[in-house]
Amino acid sequence: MAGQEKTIAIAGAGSIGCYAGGCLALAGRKVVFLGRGRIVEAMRKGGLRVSDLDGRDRRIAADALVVTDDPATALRDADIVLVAVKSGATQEIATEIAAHGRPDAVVISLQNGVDNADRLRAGLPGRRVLAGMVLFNVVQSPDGETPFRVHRASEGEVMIEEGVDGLIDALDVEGLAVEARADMKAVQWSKLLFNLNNALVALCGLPLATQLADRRWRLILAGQIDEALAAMKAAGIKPARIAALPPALLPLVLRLPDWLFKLLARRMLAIDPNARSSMWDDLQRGRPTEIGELQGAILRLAEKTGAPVPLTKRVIALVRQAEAAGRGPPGLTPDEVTGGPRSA
Ligand SMILES: NC(=O)C1=CN([C@@H]2O[C@H](COP(=O)(O)OP(=O)(O)OC[C@H]3O[C@@H](n4cnc5c(N)ncnc54)[C@H](OP(=O)(O)O)[C@@H]3O)[C@@H](O)[C@H]2O)C=CC1
Ligand SMILES: CC(C)(CO)C(=O)C(=O)O
Repeated sequence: MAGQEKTIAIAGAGSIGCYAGGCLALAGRKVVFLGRGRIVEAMRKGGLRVSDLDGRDRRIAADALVVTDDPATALRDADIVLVAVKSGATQEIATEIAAHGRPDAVVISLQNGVDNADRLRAGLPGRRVLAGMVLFNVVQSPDGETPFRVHRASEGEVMIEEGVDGLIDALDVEGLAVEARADMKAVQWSKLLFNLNNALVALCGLPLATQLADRRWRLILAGQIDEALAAMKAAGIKPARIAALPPALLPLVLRLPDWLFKLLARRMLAIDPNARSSMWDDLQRGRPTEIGELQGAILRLAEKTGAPVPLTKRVIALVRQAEAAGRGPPGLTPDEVTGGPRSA
C-alpha cells in the first residue's frame, strides 16, 4: 500500500477520530470524516483545530475539510477506514462499512477494549480488519467553541496490528506516532489495565492528573489492576509491555506515597490539566459508557476462571447506577467508591 495518495475515512468523528484525521489531513493525506450532528455541524461551520501538549496548534479551514454524516459518501472511496466510534456503536459501523465500503479497504479499530476488532471482523467477513490501540488521551473543546478543537492531552503512540505493507507509512505523521505490533491481543489487554481508571475518573469527576496524584484513588486503581492481573493469569493471558513499566509492576508503583509516585511516574502525570477520560465524557453527555467493554472484560474472565473480582464488580455497579441516573459524573469520594476506608 503506497501511503500518501490513499483515501482515509474516519468512521466516528469524535475525539480520537478528529485528532487522528486532523493530523493526517495536516500531513496532506486525503481524509473524509464520517460523524454526526453536533460535531459535523461545528466542523462544517468553523473547521477543525488540532493541538497537543507539545505546543503544536494548527487549524484546518472548513472548506479544506471533507465532513459528512452520510456513510456512503464517506466510505465508498476509502482505502483505509479508521474506526473511532465507542464500543456500543461497533456493530452499527460494521454494518455501514459492509454496505458502503470497498471490499479491499483496510479497516482498523482504534477503540479501547479487547473485543472491538473481533466484532468488526465478525461483521465484515472476508475483509481486512486490524486491531489498533491509542495510548494517548484527547480532549474535545467545550460545546460552542469555534473552531471545534481536539487536543492531545498526553504522550503516547498508536499501535496497529502488523501485516499490511505501507500502512504505517500512510498513517505515521506529525502528532500521530504509529507503530506496528505483532502482539495486539496482548497490547489490548495491557491497555485495558490503564483503562480501568476511566471509570474512577468518571465517578469522581476530577481531572486525570489531579486524580492520579491522589494516593487514595491510586489504591483503588491498584486494587482493580491486581484483580485484573490475577484473572488474566488464571486465563493464561500475558499483557504486553506498552509503557515504561511492565504491567506486573503497575500496582506496586501506584501504591507508592504521593511524593515518590510523582517523582517516578513523571510521564504518567504529564497530562493536560483538563484531561479526564473517555468514560467521563460519556457520563457528562448522558451516553452509555464502555464499562461493559473495560471492567466487563475482566468480569467475564473472572466468571470463566473463578478469580475473585469484588472491587471490579463494585465499580461496574457504580458506573451503571450513574448511567441510569443520567445526572452526569456523580462526584464520588474514594471511600464512596470502595464502600469504606481502604488499607494499602
Ligand atoms: N477519548 C480518548 O481520549 C480516548 C478514547 N479511546 C477510545 O477510542 C474510541 C473512540 O472514543 P472517543 O473518540 O472518545 O469517542 P467520541 O464519542 O468522542 O467519538 C465517537 C463519535 O462517533 C460518532 N458516531 C457513532 N456512531 C456513528 C456512526 N454510525 N456514524 C457516524 N458517527 C458515529 C459519535 O456520535 P454520537 O456521540 O452522536 O453517537 C461520536 O461523535 C473508544 O473506544 C474510546 O475508548 C482510546 C484512547 C483515548
Ligand atoms: C488514554 C486514556 C487512558 C486516558 O484516560 C484513555 O484511553 C481514555 O480516556 O479512554
